[in-house]
Amino acid sequence: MVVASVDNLADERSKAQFDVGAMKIVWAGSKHVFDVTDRMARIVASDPEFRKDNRTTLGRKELFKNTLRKMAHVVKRANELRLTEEEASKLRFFVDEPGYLDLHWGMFVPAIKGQGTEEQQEKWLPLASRMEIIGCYAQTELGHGSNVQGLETTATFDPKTDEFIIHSPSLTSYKWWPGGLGKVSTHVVVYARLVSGGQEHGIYGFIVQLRSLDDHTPLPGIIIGDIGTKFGSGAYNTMDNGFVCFNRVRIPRNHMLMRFCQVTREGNVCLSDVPKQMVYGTMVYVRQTIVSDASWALSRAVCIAVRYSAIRRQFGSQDRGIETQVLDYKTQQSRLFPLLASAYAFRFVGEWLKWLYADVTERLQANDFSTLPEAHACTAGLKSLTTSVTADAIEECRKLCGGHGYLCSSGLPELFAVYVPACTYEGDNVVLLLQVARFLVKTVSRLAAGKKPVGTTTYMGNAEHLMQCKSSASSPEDWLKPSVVLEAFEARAFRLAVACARDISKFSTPEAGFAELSIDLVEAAIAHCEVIVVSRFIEKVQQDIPGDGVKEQLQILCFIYALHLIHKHSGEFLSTGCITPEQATLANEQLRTLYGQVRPNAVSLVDAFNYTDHYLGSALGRYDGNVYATLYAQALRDPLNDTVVPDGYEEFIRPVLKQTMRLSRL
Ligand SMILES: CCCCCCCC/C=C\CCCCCCCCCCC/C=C/C(=O)SCCNC(=O)CCNC(=O)[C@H](O)C(C)(C)COP(=O)(O)OP(=O)(O)OC[C@H]1O[C@@H](n2cnc3c(N)ncnc32)[C@H](O)[C@@H]1OP(=O)(O)O
Ligand SMILES: Cc1cc2nc3c(=O)[nH]c(=O)nc-3n(C[C@H](O)[C@H](O)[C@H](O)COP(=O)(O)OP(=O)(O)OC[C@H]3O[C@@H](n4cnc5c(N)ncnc54)[C@H](O)[C@@H]3O)c2cc1C
Repeated sequence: MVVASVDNLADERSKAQFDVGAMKIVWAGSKHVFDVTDRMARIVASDPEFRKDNRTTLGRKELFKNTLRKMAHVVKRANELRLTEEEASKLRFFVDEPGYLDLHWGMFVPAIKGQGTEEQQEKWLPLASRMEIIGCYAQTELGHGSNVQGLETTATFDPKTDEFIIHSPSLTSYKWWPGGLGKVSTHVVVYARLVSGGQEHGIYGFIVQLRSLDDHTPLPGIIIGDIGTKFGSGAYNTMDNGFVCFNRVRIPRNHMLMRFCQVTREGNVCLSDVPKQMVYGTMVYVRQTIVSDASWALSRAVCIAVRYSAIRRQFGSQDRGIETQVLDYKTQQSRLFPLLASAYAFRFVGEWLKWLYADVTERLQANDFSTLPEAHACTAGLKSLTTSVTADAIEECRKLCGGHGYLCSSGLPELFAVYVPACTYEGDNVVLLLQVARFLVKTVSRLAAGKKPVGTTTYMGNAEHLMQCKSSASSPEDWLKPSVVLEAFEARAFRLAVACARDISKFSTPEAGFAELSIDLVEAAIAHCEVIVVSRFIEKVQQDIPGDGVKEQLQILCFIYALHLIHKHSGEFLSTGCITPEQATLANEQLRTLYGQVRPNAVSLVDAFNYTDHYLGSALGRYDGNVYATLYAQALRDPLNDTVVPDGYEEFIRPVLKQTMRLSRL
């Protein structure tokens, strides 16, 4: 059955004022990436092994086994099709459920590449890339996660046997959370306190074998398992996040990842002259990938909400005629279009961050560590900003879809449940923003000493102007001038950072000031991260962009992104004196105009994400708009509808009815 709603999307598509095909290439990053992504998405969508519409109805054991089957199928297909690394990771991505492959390829392998010596890489990487071993990354403990220097697990060197003894001295030192650890991994990179000659030497990574390669049983001294069911149905429960306790497990000395610190046969600890934070390198790498992924999750939710808002009609007709598409309501637009704009903003900042990460990596290889603090601040700050916004946005999209958004068949509840831990893993978002704040306060104090800021803090070099400037916006159109928008964002961020630095100096120690002012510091950090996102978006739309009308649409989205933030944080823009209340009103007026300009293009702007119906996994977001028939078909497939009279009728419904009948006769 195809209902009238289908016409709505065709109609919407006919209104587009830009070349959707060209926008698809911009979204993908290049024609090559588009082609690879499109091909891999279709392979997954057309393979029944990758079916995912039954996930929320499976019990934990079935669900987990189902994921094991899919992960094995990914490896099989990657080998059969002789996929490149780029193709294989896209294929795996579109399978769209957390699984041990992510930790193996995304953390175990990068940890060895980043922290292993050449010799260690030669030994371990071939085994890992042929998947003769499966690895994970165990840093977090039951009692310690954010504070890495507080980890309790010890790795004590025993010069008699030339081994390290890996030990969990307490319940709180059990490794707890690592993905892939609970049931699958054969090996792990464990982070532990290095102890040699009775002295502690800091936290380092050690490769430990967990399970037999013959029968998968845990090796002696290892107590291991899954940490239990997590939030939401389906969602992250496809992953075996695990615990492990090490009872004096012995590993050869050369299983310590020794790129930055070597322990000799005699137990001498030799530090190389690189910053000790290099041992945190895997986290920096993964944070950077998480920023890119944020735009995928956000755009997916927005795609569902935009398409459904074009289908859904409510009110607007007194005589039972055709009702108004909810997408036409300004309130719907004001909640939805900033999220659409944010998806594009995060896509571009994610691409830029990839570039920054590649640049830093090249410098580190040449022993230039000068850009490391900035790379840390950018990856930490943008990871925090983009994941927090995305998690909130998915929930907002659910509400934007009204009651049907709450159904699992909308795809939104599971998307939220699977995405929201991104605000916690790879660093709690508040903890990471405090790292950014620390970097900003340091940058501000160095200004006073005449040090020129570089990279993303270059704007702070314009200190005098940023402290005094008043916005020149005197009409709504002025808020379409990149220089006006950027100046407001930079002035707000700089003034907040300077106020923090000034106020901290009033305390007896910087640490006391930092602790007391941490709320303000987090706000200053967010403001700085928003400068990065806004300026990268502006830079992007100032480039040559091929395709009819594509650049114009991106400009509209860029200003929506910036102006909705001015509205959201108007308190800060006003209290720091960067803009006046009248200018805030003008910005809002411009924002309303921009919503009107996006409206006819909204469906095509989400079509440009090029998502298959399989990947979207949503009755509400289907490409053909056949929402109601799909909702009905999926309802009929629910296990509860397997029988007309439910299980439990005889035991629990009939006796209640009989009891009621007896009572009514009295
Ligand atoms: C045939 C094959 C086919 C197969 C095909 C498959 C293909 C591919 C499949 C998959 C692809 C891959 C997908 C990847 C996706 C990955 C999945 C992700 C899933 C999520 C898993 C989650 C994992 C985790 O969560 S791991 C644990 C993460 N833990 C944390 O993040 C802890 C957070 N805490 C910290 O980072 C630190 O403790 C801290 C930063 C908060 C504080 O550290 P501390 O040492 O105490 O430092 P502090 O005193 O504050 O600062 C000292 C100075 O150090 C600077 N600094 C801190 N951190 C860093 C850093 N990282 N880098 C550089 N510098 C740093 C800090 O700024 C200070 O500097 P200053 O100058 O002294 O001020
Ligand atoms: C789905 C998932 C997968 C994971 N996978 C892995 C993995 O593969 N490997 C691994 O090692 N770990 C993994 N983790 C663990 C994860 O990295 C940690 O949970 C994360 O780093 C947060 O640490 P925590 O749990 O100790 O939080 P806590 O630090 O205990 O946070 C609790 C609260 O305290 C606040 N807080 C903490 N410190 C400060 C501070 N200094 N100032 C202000 N507020 C503070 C936080 O903001 C938060 O609100 C995973 C976690 C999840 C949820």
